[in-house]
Amino acid sequence: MKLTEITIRHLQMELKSPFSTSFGTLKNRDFLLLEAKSDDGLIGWGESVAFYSPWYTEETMKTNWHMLEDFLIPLILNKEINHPDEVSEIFASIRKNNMAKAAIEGAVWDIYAQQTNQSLAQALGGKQKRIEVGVSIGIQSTIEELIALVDSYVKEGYKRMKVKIKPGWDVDVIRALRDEFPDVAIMADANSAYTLNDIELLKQLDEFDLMMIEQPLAADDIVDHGVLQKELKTPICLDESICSLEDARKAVELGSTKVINVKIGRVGGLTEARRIHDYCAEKGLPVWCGGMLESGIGRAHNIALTSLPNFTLPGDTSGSNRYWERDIITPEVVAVDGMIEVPQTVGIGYEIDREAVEAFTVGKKHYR
Ligand SMILES: O=C(O)CCC(=O)C1=CC=C[C@@H](O)[C@@H]1C(=O)O
Ligand SMILES: [Mg+2]
Repeated sequence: MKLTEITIRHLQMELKSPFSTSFGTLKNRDFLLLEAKSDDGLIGWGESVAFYSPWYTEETMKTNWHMLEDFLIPLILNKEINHPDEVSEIFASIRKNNMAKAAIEGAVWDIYAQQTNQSLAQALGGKQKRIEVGVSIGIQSTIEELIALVDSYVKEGYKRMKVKIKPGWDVDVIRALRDEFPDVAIMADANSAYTLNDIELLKQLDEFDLMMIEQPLAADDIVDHGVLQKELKTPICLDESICSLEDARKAVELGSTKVINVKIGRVGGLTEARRIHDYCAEKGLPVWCGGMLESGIGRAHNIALTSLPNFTLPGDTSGSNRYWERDIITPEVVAVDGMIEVPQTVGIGYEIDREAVEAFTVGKKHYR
């Protein structure tokens, strides 16, 4: 296939409720959608998960647009692509900028699935027909509010509760949750809010039988996490630190992580995400699919990826209705009792609601 046309859109969608982490609060989700057309007339969609501000990683919506327009699109337009795995080779001369790369690669995987008459999940080799999902819950104003939220998600059947922690909102919060929900699967995500000076505090979390603690230390660290893991019973899960298979290999060899949160955008696309999945399966480490407050298109890609066999822990891809009044796909993603059906129809398995896409578009540009 060849990509003959690409459209980039800046979408802005209001979150149903603001999302707070150790680094800030998000009310609106600004992101890029990429629509690619192939020489045989098929259309594939990709989503860049970069945020408006560089608080999760260094990439932003605008740096992604710059990378796409000035470097990535010129490299790929009208280039013969036999398989989506070749996209990362075409982009090999460009360092990092993984979320920008993943947006194009996702659209290529979508077109490839259509060309080969398979669902995206099947094209990736995924076999699971239903996937287990949990929720990621931001920092709340009070512990009571957090407990009420967790209670509602437990009642909806979500399979695990991930709660954000930061200094001052950690041990007491987790203790209160554990007291209230003795049998619920709970994990904590620190988004790099601690250092090795906090070892004694982090050790206190061992008491609460957490499934794991996600990214307690620096976003670019894989060494200190190994030091910390030796002191903790609770498994460490790396998120921000893992941007490639090589990062995963080094972290695993150093004993810095026992679980990996795989995010398609953070690692540069579905091909690299699958490689990390395969490597972890070989090493006996479970993986799960992280979320980036995606629209339905990113969500569909996450669901397809999660159908691979070593995604054995519930992911962050909960139903569309947790985030949006109206999503940009039909049907929307629905979680029933913490399970999502993996679409078996050709491509991503959801229709694009073009009217909704237009309604949320605040800027766009065509490339050919
Ligand atoms: O519900 C989701 O999509 C997951 C949200 C979530 O936990 C995260 C989204 C974006 C950045 C981070 O704060 C974070 C994470 O670290 O996993
Ligand atoms: Mg995280």
